[in-house]
Amino acid sequence: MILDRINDHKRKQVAEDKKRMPLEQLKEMIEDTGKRKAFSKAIKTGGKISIIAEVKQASPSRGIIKKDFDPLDIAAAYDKSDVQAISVLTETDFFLGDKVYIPLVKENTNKPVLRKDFIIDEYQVYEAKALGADAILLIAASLTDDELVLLMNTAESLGIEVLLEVHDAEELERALRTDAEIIGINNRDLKTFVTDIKTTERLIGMIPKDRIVISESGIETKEDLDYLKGLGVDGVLIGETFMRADSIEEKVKEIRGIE
Ligand SMILES: O=C(O)c1ccccc1NCC(=O)[C@H](O)[C@H](O)COP(=O)(O)O
Repeated sequence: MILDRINDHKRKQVAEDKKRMPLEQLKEMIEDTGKRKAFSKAIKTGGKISIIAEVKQASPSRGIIKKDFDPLDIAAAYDKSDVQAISVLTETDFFLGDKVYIPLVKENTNKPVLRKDFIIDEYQVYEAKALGADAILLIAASLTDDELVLLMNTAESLGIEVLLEVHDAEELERALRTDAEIIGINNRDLKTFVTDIKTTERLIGMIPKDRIVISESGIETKEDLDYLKGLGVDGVLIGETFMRADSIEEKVKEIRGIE
């Protein structure tokens, strides 16, 4: 499966990164901004559905999505739009992301930033903090229960929030045994790459109301947003739809149903 390939590659990369910059040295680069919970505060609107808008150049399922990719322009467009947070892909080889996009994006917006990567090692959580991320993605399918707890505790100790992603009922049960406040239901089948937003409908009933629910992947239209809001999701994570738009600002308005 693609996730195994990406994670194997990631393990090698992290081993190289640790040689280049040992954890102790990385820790010295971390500044405590004192800022806590910026991500969950931003996406818990108490009313309208929130949007986490993604900076995504390419993907394993689509190849290059955006040819004239400029993370600064994208961040500026998201900053002006009615989106509540920004997800930045930092995975280099399958998504053409880059770690430096996080500080670049943060220079162009005060909106909270999620580090979207394949996090399998504590080192990457410290790295996310050093880069200035407000939150990280953890993928239940990539981690054992013990690993999940370890990475969540590390994130909490650094004041970073976690979006814990699941794809099916079994992963969701595992996620609900943790105290993850933000649960992401990914609508993409990682074996076939097919997205089906009904995945959110199938799983959301299992999630207690005190958790924040984000529906991820394959969201394209105002109708999709209305349908997901009707299911009770708090927010959506959208990448490709914005990356393919001629104007991100207009696309956000269209999806929001604003004339
Ligand atoms: O996007 C992919 O092809 C992909 C393949 C394998 C693992 C993860 C993948 N995507 C990561 C994401 O979850 C999406 O970037 C995110 O949910 C936004 O999805 P979309 O709006 O469909 O770009």
